[in-house]
Amino acid sequence: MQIAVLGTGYVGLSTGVCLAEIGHNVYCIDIDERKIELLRQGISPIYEPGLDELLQKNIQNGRLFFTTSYEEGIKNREVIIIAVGTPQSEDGSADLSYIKKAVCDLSSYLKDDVIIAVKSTVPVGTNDELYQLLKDRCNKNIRVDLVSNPEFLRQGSAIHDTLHADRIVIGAKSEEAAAKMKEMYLPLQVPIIQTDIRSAEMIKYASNAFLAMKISYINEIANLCEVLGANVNDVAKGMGMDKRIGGAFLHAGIGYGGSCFPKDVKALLHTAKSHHVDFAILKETVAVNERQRRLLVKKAVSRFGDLRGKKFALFGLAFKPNTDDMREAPSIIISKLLTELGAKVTAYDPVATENAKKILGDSISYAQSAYEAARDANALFVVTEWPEFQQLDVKALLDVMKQPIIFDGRNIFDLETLNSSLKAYQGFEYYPVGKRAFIVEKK
Ligand SMILES: NC(=O)C1=CN([C@@H]2O[C@H](COP(=O)(O)OP(=O)(O)OC[C@H]3O[C@@H](n4cnc5c(N)ncnc54)[C@H](O)[C@@H]3O)[C@@H](O)[C@H]2O)C=CC1
Ligand SMILES: O=C(O)[C@H]1O[C@H](OP(=O)(O)OP(=O)(O)OC[C@H]2O[C@@H](n3ccc(=O)[nH]c3=O)[C@H](O)[C@@H]2O)[C@H](O)[C@@H](O)[C@@H]1O
Repeated sequence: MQIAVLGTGYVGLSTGVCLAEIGHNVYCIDIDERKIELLRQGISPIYEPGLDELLQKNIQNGRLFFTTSYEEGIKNREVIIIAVGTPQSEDGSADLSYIKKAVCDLSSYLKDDVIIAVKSTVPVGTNDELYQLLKDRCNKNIRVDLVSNPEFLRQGSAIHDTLHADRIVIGAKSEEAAAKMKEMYLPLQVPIIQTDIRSAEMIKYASNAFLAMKISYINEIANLCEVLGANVNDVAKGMGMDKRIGGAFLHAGIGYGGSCFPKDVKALLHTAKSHHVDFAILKETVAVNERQRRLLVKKAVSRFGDLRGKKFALFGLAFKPNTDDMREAPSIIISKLLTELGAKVTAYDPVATENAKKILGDSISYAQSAYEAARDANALFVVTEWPEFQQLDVKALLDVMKQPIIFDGRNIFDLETLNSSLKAYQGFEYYPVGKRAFIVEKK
C-alpha cells in the first residue's frame, strides 16, 4: 500500500518505519529540514531502541522515503497518517494549531481519493472539525475519508509496541475507509476494534488518564506503606496477581512525566470542565502527581534541614529509561527545587544530557558517569531507573561519596540485597519510596 506519514516525531517515525517493515511503501514528511536530512542518511534524530536498524534496513530496500515536500510525499498515496504534535496550551487544553495547519496545507495537494488517518492525540470532536476543514478546501471531485486511529506506543519501546500492539483502534464513519485501514494493518495480526470517531478519540484519553490514575493511586498507597511499615513492592505484586487489577503500572515512584500523561490528563480535564463535568478523580490524580514529584526533596529537607552548600547527585534526567526525552521529566522540578534551596546538583544520564542542557542549562553540572556524579556528594537521588544503575556496585559508589546516603525515587535497589551486603557499612542510609528506610547506625 502507498502511505504518507506527516510528522517524524516518536509516533510518526515509529509508525512509518514499522509500516515499511511490514511491506508498505512509506513517505515520511516533516517541516523540520534538519530532521529530514538526518533521516535520509539513516540517522534517527531521537533515541529509541531498535529504530535505527529498521530505519536503515527499510531505506535500503526502497520502501521508506523522507521529504519536506508535501507535493512529493502525498502524491498517489492511499492513506495519509497525521502524527504531528498536539502539545499542551497554557490553559491546559490541547494546542491544535499544528494539526490544523497540517490538514490545511495538505488539502491543496490532494488530487485523488484518499483516507486521512489521524494518529495524533486529539480531544473528542476534533476529527469532525478537521474533516470540515478538509471538505471546505479539497477538490470536490475527489473522495476524502477521515478516520481516527489513535496511538498507544510507549517511548523507549516504541518499535516493539507498534509491531506487537495490544489493539488497534479505528474510528470511522465509512465502512470502506475502515476496511482499508484494517487491510493496512493486517500483517501485524493485532486485534482491531472499530468504533465511531468520537469513541475512538475518547479511548485514547480514557486509557492515558486511567494509567496516570493507576500510578497516582499506587503512589498514595506507597506513602501510606511508608508510615505504616509495609512494603509497596510486595503490596503491588499482591494486588497485581488479581487479574482484575493487573500488575502493570503499579510501580510506585516520583510520579509520572513524559510528553503525554501530563498533557493528556490536563486536556481531558479541560474537556470535562468546558462541558461542566467535575472529573474529581482526575483532578486528584494531577494533585497527587505534583506532590509526588517533590517527594525526594521533601525527604532530603527532613533529613538534612538546611540544604545550602550541600552537594547532590542526580541519577537519571530523562522522564523514563530508554529515552532521551526530557518533556515533563521529574528531574526538572527536582533540580529546580534543590538549587533554589541552595544545593549544588551534578547529574548523570546515559543519553538525555544534551536535551537536559537545553532546559536546565548551567543551573546544574553534568557528569560523564554515575561515579563522577556521586563523587563527594552528600546524597544521591535515583530519579530515572536506567538498567545500568541497577548493575552498579553500591559499595564502590558509597565509597566515593561524602556521605553514604541514597534517596531512591524508583526503588531500584533491593532491601534484602542491601541488607546482606551493606549492613556493616557505617552511616549508610537508604530511603526508598513506600518502604521502610534502611539505616546502618554509626558506631
Ligand atoms: N510520544 C509518544 O509516545 C506518543 C505520542 N502520541 C501523540 O502523537 C502525536 C505526536 O507525538 P510525538 O511523536 O511525541 O510528537 P513530536 O513532538 O515528537 O513530533 C512531532 C513532529 O511533527 C512535525 N510537524 C509539525 N507540524 C508539521 C506539519 N505541518 N507537517 C509535517 N510535520 C509537522 C514536527 O516537526 C515534529 O517532528 C501527539 O498528538 C501525541 O500526543 C500518542 C502516543 C504516544
Ligand atoms: O500517549 C502517549 O504518549 C503514551 O503515553 C504513555 O507512554 P510513555 O509516556 O511513553 O511512557 P510510560 O511507560 O507510560 O511512562 C509514563 C510515565 O509514568 C511513569 N510510570 C509508569 C509506570 C509505573 O508503574 N509507574 C510510573 O511512575 C514513568 O516513569 C513515566 O514518567 C502510555 O504508556 C502509552 O500507552 C501512550 O501511547
